Amino acid sequence: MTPNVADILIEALPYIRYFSGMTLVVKYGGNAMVDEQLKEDFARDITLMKFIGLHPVVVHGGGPQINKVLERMGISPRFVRGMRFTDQETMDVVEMVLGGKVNKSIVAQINRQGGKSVGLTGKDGGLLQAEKLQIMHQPDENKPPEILDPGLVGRVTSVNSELISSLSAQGFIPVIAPVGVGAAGETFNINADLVASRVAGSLKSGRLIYLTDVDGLMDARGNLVTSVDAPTVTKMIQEGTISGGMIPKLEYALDALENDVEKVQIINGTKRHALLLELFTDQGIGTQVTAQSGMEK
Ligand SMILES: Nc1ncnc2c1ncn2[C@@H]1O[C@H](COP(=O)(O)OP(=O)(O)O)[C@@H](O)[C@H]1O
Ligand SMILES: CC(=O)N[C@@H](CCC(=O)OP(=O)(O)O)C(=O)O
Repeated sequence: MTPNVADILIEALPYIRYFSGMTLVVKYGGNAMVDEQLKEDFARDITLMKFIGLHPVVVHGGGPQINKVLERMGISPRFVRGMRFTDQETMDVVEMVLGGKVNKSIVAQINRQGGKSVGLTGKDGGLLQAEKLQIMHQPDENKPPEILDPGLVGRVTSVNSELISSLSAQGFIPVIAPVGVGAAGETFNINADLVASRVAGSLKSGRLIYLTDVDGLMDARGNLVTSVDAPTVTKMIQEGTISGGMIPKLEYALDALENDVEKVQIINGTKRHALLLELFTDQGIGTQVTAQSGMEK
């Protein structure tokens, strides 16, 4: 029998009670911003979460959107172990696309739904202090690791969590673009999965949810892995079952758990209302990342 509307609302009640007052960091990947309908749904879900007493904080990406602009300018996007090779010209485009177009469009969508959203890059209020990232690469175990230089790519050294908390407490929904600022005022391009992990860690948030373009982590046979722990992640990376953008996502997910984030989930943001279904219904979706096996909901 199809549940009626009242049943659905009643099913949500224990979840709403549980999550009320909780800070949740939602990483909104560029691949999940596929069409206008999905973008509107996302903004609605986030606004609803805020109105029923949760404190969502959005960290967004925009990799595909940056690629589009670079290609229009005749620049071929280049990646070094999943990080965009960022020279000064690329950095200008990244800052324009992430801090401008993508950030402001999410803010506008949330505000249109009746939420109060504020867009920030890591430069606003010194939100994301960063330093240059050096990538260690060891393709051959018998040789010393090489250090790869991805250019103006940063790692987060500190997060101004007070700024985020005070905005949240005043009823705002912070929307953060992954652009950081260095000690000398320089601009760094930072992987959005990393920023989400560090923001969640600094807020000691109850949940970190990665919205991506697949149902979650898949095993070698292509089946969804509903729960994965640190040793299994390491094994799956070594075996090559986890590749590309999923590697940093899982590594940063594990970092977040080490920084006292209660729970990390990876879900498919290209499915309508994935966030609401995950949070407020009995049917959990996606992959839960845990530090050790046996840790469940
Ligand atoms: N084992 C795996 N399970 C699921 N996705 C994987 C796996 N290994 C690699 N991937 C790739 O990781 C991608 C998600 O990472 P990424 O493209 O960085 O997403 P986002 O832009 O949402 O951050 C998937 O689209 C998929 O192609
Ligand atoms: C250093 C680095 O790679 N930065 C990313 C920042 C955006 C991002 O992470 O976007 P998605 O989450 O949509 O992939 C980039 O330039 O693409």
